[in-house]
Amino acid sequence: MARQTLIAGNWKMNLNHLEAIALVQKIAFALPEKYYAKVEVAVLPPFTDIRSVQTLVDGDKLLLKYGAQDISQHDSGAYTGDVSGPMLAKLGCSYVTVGHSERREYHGETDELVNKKVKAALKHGITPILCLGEQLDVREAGNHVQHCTDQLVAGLKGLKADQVAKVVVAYEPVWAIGTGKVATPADAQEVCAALRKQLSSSYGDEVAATVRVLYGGSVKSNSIGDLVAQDDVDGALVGGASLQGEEFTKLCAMAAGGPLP
Ligand SMILES: O=C(CO)COP(=O)(O)O
Repeated sequence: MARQTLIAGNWKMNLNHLEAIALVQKIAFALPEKYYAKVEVAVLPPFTDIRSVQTLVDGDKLLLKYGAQDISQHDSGAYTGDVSGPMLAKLGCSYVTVGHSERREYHGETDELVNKKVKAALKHGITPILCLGEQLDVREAGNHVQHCTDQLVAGLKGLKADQVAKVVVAYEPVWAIGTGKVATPADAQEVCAALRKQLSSSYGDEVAATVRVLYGGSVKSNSIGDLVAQDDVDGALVGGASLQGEEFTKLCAMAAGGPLP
C-alpha cells in the first residue's frame, strides 16, 4: 500500500487555547475536505490547547488529526509536570512527537529516554513521530547519515517489527530548524532513504515500505512540493509555517499535489 503523505504542524510553545481554536477553524475553513484524501493533516499544539482542539475537531467532525509534542515514559505517579500516555489517549491524540531536537537539547533527552517514550506512545495507541537529525558540525564532517541511522536504531531499540511499522520517523537536521535554511530535496532524500534502508535491514522490506519518513526544517508552501516529490520523503513536520493559517493551508494543498484552494 502506498504511504499516505503526512503534514504535521508542530506549534512548539506557541498559541494559547483561544488562539488554537482560531487557527484550527481557519485551517478547517480554508482546506476543503477533498485534500484530505491525498494528504493527512495533523496539528500538534501545546498540552494546554489539546482539550479545546479536541472539542472543535469532534464537534465539527473535522478530518484534521491532532496530537501532542511530548509524552511521559511513565503511565502515572509522582512525576511533577509530566503528561502521560493514558491522558493523551483519553484526549483522542493520534500523534506525539518524541525526541525533538529542542527536547534533546533543552531537556537533556537521551536516546534511551526517547526510546522509552516511543514505547509509551505505542502502548497507548498513539503514533510516535520519532524525531532525529544531525547538528551542523556533524554534517560538515560528513557523518550525518551515520548519526541519523544510529539515532533511529537507538530510538526503536527493543521494538518488534509490527510495532515499528506503526512509527513515523521525522528527519529534522538541527541546522535547518527555524533558520530558514531548508535542506535541498536531494539532501532530505539522502537521509530519508538511508533511514528506510536501515529499517529494511533491521525489520524487513515490508516494514520499511510501510513506515512514513518525514522531513522537517524550515519547510514552507514553496518548498514542500519538491520535498514530497522525493521517493523516500513522505511528508513534513512543520514548525513556523504551521502557525499561519493561510500558509499552512497552502502547504498542505501543495503537498496534496495542488491546486491551491
Ligand atoms: O522543528 C521543526 C518541526 O518540528 C521545524 O521547525 P521550522 O519549520 O520552524 O524550521
